[in-house]
Amino acid sequence: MRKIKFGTDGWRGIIADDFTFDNLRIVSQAVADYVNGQGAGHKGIVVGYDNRFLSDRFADTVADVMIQNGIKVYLAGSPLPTPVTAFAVKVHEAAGAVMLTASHNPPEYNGFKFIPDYAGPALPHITGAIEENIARLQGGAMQGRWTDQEQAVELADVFNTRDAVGKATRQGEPSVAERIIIDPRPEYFEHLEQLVDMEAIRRANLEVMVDAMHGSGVGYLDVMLKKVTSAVKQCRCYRDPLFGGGMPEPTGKTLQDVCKWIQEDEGRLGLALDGDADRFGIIDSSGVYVTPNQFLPLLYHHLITVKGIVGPVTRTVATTHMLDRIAQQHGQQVYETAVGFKYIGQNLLEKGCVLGGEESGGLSIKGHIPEKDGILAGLLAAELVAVHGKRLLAIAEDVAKEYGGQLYSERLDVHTTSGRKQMVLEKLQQFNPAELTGIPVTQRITLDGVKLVLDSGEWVLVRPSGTEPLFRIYVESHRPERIKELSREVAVQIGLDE
Ligand SMILES: O=P(O)(O)OC[C@H]1O[C@H](O)[C@H](O)[C@@H](O)[C@@H]1O
Repeated sequence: MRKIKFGTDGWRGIIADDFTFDNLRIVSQAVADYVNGQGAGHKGIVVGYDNRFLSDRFADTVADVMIQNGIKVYLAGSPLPTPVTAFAVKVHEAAGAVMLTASHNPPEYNGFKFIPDYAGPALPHITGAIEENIARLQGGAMQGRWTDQEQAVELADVFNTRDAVGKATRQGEPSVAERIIIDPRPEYFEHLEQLVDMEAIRRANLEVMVDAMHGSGVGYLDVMLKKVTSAVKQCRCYRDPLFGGGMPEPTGKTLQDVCKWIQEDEGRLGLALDGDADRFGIIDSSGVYVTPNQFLPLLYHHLITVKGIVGPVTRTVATTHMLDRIAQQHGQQVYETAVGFKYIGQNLLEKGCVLGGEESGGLSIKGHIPEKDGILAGLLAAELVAVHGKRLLAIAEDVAKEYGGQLYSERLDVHTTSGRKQMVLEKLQQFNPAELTGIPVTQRITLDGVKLVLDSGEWVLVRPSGTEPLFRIYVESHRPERIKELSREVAVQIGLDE
């Protein structure tokens, strides 16, 4: 048995290799033990799933295990975006949710996210406790803590769950806990309508293309926009568990159809979602991809100056410092975190931040759940275009002028072998130069990997990805030609240059 671990955002695995029904029962049992251990079992658990191969069947299995453990289940009646599953936790005042999704990973993957009662991604102390339960179920005997017989009994309980519940349901006998089929969409729509100026979008009658990338965002962003504008075009808005042969990750490269439509038909905006609709992708009316690092400052500026929502901001170490400049000008604080929306969500809840965002395409705002939401992000992008009456990158130029000039940022993903990874990690620990390309280093931040801030305000960050077998090098500078220079220098110094 391979060790089951939660990464940056939940447990992910290849279907039928490590993501099997048996392993899923073990992980579900571990969550049930955690929830019951907290004395929260009576509140019930929401179970949601995306559009992937077998996701609905996996959800059914999770539901069976919960019910067998006396935990009521609010089971989604159809595929849900991750933020909607999280929102349903609030609606039902549940103990948490399980979301079956591998987000933007390739089609052969599936995954398991646990969302606690605060409706955001689980923090490490929670996933740590669940992992301990998993280890107990998976390997107690191997570590000599259990007898083989004790472990066999416990695992048999886990694996027999399905039959026990199946029989009870078939014979119409009441089970200890109920299974309630839910549709959180109406309440979720109502909630978003409070956060977004839908009236402004209606007045602008924007021509928008929505690309759901075959994910579980189908029927959300497109439907909400259709309520207020007659000019919504749909792209990849139907289920395909193979994602048309690609990966459901919205980037400049994967959104070419939207770019083409905008250029040929003079569309005003392209809005895309990843496989479970928690990430966003935006194309502006010139057919150019707007990076999250470009969009987040626009949104922060808009929240403060147009919507009057003033307060601190939170971003990951890998996200643009343009947010810092805006915060500074408005006398607000910036909370920097390690990569992972769980940390951003925590600051949204505990520090009163009005915006939390990250470079990889996640954001949420004050008044919403502390979970990244691509549907909300898309609607806010439409609001921005409608209210400012300009294309997004033109607004970005205005905003940059107001806050000290443009910043350019880039991320480089470098694949490694497992042997080389160790060597790079060791070099990274020692990576503490006094200068980079002749410019003094003024700050070394080690929240996640190593980030060096230079005297010029430029910065570089190197960290191992928590979701893919690679290192990420991030660079930000006020001069685009410096990006290559800086990333090359860093790659050479830590042995990632081959
Ligand atoms: O850079 P990685 O560790 O691969 O993480 C990339 C992203 O993974 C998941 O999607 C998390 O929810 C994000 O918060 C994170 O930014």
